[in-house]
Amino acid sequence: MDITLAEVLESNNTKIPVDQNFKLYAGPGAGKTTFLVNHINEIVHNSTRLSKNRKIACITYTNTAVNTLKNKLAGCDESVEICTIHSFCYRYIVKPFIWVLSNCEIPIDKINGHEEIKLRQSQITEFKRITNQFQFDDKLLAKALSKLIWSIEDGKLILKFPKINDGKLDNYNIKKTSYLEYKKLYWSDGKLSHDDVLYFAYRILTEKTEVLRVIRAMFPYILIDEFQDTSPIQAEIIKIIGKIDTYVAVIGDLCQSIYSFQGANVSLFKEFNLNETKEYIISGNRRSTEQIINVLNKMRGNTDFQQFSPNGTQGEKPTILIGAAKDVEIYLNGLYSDVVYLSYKNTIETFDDIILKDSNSDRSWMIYYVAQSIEFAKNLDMSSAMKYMKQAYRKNSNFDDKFSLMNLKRLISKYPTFENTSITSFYNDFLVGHYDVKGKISRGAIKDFYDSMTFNQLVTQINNVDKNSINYKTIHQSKGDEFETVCIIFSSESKEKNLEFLINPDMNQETHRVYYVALSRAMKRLFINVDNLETDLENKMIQIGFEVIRL
Ligand SMILES: Nc1ncnc2c1ncn2[C@@H]1O[C@H](COP(=O)(O)OP(=O)(O)OP(=O)(O)O)[C@@H](O)[C@H]1O
Repeated sequence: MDITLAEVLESNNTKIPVDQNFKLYAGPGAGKTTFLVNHINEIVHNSTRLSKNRKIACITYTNTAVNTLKNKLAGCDESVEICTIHSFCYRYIVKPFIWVLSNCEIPIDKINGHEEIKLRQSQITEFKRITNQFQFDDKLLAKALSKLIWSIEDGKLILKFPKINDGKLDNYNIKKTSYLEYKKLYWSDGKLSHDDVLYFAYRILTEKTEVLRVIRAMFPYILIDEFQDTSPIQAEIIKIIGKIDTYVAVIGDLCQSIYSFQGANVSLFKEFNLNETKEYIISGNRRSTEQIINVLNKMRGNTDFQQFSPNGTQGEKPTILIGAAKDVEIYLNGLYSDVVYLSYKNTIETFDDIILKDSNSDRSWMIYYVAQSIEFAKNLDMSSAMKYMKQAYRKNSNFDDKFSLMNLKRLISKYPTFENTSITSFYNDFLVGHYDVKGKISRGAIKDFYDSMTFNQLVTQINNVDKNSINYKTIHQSKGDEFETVCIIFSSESKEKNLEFLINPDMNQETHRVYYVALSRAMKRLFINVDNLETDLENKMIQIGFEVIRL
């Protein structure tokens, strides 16, 4: 479809008809949340298609976004189901209907939710044995297999690696024929990954069209936010449902598609088209100052539309800070409270690296699951918190629900004491000595490693949890969020330190889109820290609208 034919909405408060399929292009800070809340209210008050059992499904990308919307829609929560695509598919398609599949590879009675899958050592050994692939290192193999995703090619469901090299270890490719064996290994325990939920949902909807009719009857409206990061299988599920009876709305921004490593494909948003899909644009940016929007527009170029500040909000010039990271931190923290530092990759090690480093994998898993449990409890998701606490102590056969709850209570009450201490202290002082956990971390490279990481830093490595109150985030973690003062930082080996994404922006490159997302998180002040910058680049930055300060 031709975007020049899209209708530009005057503001995010503009009302549009409720009974139609539509696609909304909305840039950063467009106020999609307000738009969604208004539109849902419009449907609730004007539609004749809702009833006690016929609701609006509002699908968002993260649990944080789900909670934000739930709070804002508190008055009409009986008419709306707000969830992520995975929980929507699990709750309404997989859990109630998986039994209809004639060939289902998973013991139905054992299924209990969906989670991030981590293979046990015995399962890795078993995988190598049954697939005859003894050449691989156990932990590297487990890490690689966890990247497998479900996709659809020529109408067929297939397992694949998002990047070809993801399945290559020491010059050997993991055998394609073994991909499904990996799934079957943990499926046999009744476990489902988030991605498997989509696989089973797609199968149910395509193999049993009766279910499709039920879902359409239950949800006459489906609204999906952040659709630029949808994957082929997600898009197919939505398209199948939206073919008739259900009105589908997809909302997104071509320039903020940043999840190709999870199988997202921006062209699915660009090309999404159901029956008579009406297109709209919101071009206002209510988050950032005009000075920041100018930089964003320079990057956006002629991708689709340019943004403007509806209130003409003025602020300081965005600034390039040239100097060592430590000096920049001292400088900024001296001027502003709550500066948020954003980087492409974690400036600290990822959890997978932790697992690879600690030869005592029971210990590293325990730390991981306990941290995850605590974070879920902090976000008041007690059922996930309990589930992960039990995972953490799965080697202790006496550790039941009661112990999970007691341990959670104990750790939450001590939270302020350990959130900023090292993992070593957290493990030695808060886990050892309780529920049969023995053996302090006392020496060696692993001690140095755990000494160098705080509990909060570890939490930033864990997917699925909200990362409030942490000042260092990856750009991916910051998606959908906003901060008064943002400083973008680069790791020492980053290829982007030459600021190519500003000098020659190309929104067809995902790296450039990731930096676009980073810049667009800033409300009032935007800084970029580089350790060095040649004079000609400095001049270019000034032309783009930056101030340059050498520290
Ligand atoms: N009509 C409005 N008037 C004033 N401020 C608004 C209005 N609508 C939204 N805002 C504010 O604009 C900011 C951006 O809104 P929101 O976070 O919903 O943007 P978004 O479209 O989700 O952006 P992104 O895609 O970058 O996450 C928020 O601070 C919000 O409170």
